[in-house]
Amino acid sequence: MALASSSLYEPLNESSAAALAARLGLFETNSVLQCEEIGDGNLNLVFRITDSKSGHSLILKQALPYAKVIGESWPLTLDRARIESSALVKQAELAPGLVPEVCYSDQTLAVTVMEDLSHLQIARKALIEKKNLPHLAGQIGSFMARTLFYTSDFALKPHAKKQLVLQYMNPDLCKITEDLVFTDPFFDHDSNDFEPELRPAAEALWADSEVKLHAAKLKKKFLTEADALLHGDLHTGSIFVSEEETKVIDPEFAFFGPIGFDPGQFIGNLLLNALSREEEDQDVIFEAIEKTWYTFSATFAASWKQDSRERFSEVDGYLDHTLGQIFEDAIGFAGCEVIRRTIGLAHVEDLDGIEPYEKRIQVKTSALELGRKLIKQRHNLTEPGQLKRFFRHAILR
Ligand SMILES: Nc1ncnc2c1ncn2[C@@H]1O[C@H](COP(=O)(O)OP(=O)(O)O)[C@@H](O)[C@H]1O
Ligand SMILES: CSC[C@H]1O[C@H](OP(=O)(O)O)[C@H](O)[C@@H]1O
Repeated sequence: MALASSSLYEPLNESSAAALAARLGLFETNSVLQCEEIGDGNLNLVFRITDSKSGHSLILKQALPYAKVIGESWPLTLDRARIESSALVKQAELAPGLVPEVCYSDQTLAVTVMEDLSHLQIARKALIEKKNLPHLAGQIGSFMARTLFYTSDFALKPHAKKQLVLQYMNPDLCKITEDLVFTDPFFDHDSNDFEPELRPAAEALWADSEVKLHAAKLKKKFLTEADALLHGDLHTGSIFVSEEETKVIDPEFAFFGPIGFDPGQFIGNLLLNALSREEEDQDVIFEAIEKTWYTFSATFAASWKQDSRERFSEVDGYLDHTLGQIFEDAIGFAGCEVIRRTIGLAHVEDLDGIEPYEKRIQVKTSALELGRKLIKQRHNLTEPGQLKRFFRHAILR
């Protein structure tokens, strides 16, 4: 991967992005380049650049000095582009084939150029369309186990681990999660966004001091537990899929945090999709959650047995305790994700796309119930096979 930091920052447009790609020699000399801005995320510009002669294409992603969805009133560090490109490279090393290949990055321009995955579909859309995704759960379980175990103290020497913790300090993006996932949805905060009919359910949540105490404890974990290099935003909109392939994108929120956070966000987004479905279509989602967890825990355990450098790792019960704690945390983080995607700033199409409106309100009300119960009762859930019953019971009104 080439790395440059010579030019001055300027936001690109379709023509300057194509010109940059040509100047960098990313395409053959005689290419005829076409460029389209395709970004549909909250934060960055994403350009697809295609050589109309050969059909070869690349993705050029550029961070803006602010959050795209809000505008210049929400300044945001360009350093997230460095975090994203280096996390993609690290994840490719640890979980080969499960992230797009990075072919160029420039810290000053806040640019990452990577493999075009347009032959795949964003997992959130595929799940909404009820596509068959036989490998998604296993591949994400394996991705999480490998990236999280091999960046933890179980695998790394202490100095190397702390060096990585420093490299992935990501305060601006962590602050977004601290606010939008762990704080604002639990209070009557300006950033929240929900339908007026949800106000009674939101007010019930804000008045629930038990759930707030649990949310405070989960937030504290996120703030302080530097277990491993997280993806940090592993929702189903950050994953490309087909029936055969899975590729994880968009790790700009990467930092050293609690291991349960990535599984929690992924499971939380699967639960959001389950909420959007009729009961008879939900089983496949609960099966995916089970498969995700069993692949994660089996891969994590195998890595532990083969590569742990921790003296205590052979002590009876330590691996089981570690996995049990990760699962409990994941369930709590999933609950926070379900709540924030229902009444917080950043919504998901799984819920917002539900028609008719009355049904949407009913499902979102259930989502708030589910989120609250996941957070409060996470200690009682010890394995994913319990989730289907828990889910059905939680949303019964
Ligand atoms: N490597 C890629 N190949 C094809 N499309 C991509 C790629 N990366 C991003 N995209 C497209 O751009 C969109 C936004 O990308 P994302 O990385 O999620 O941006 P943001 O950081 O703004 O959320 C994705 O939903 C996808 O449609
Ligand atoms: C104003 S940022 C809101 C939200 O957006 C991020 O997601 P993405 O970059 O995939 O669009 C992240 O989940 C943030 O919490």
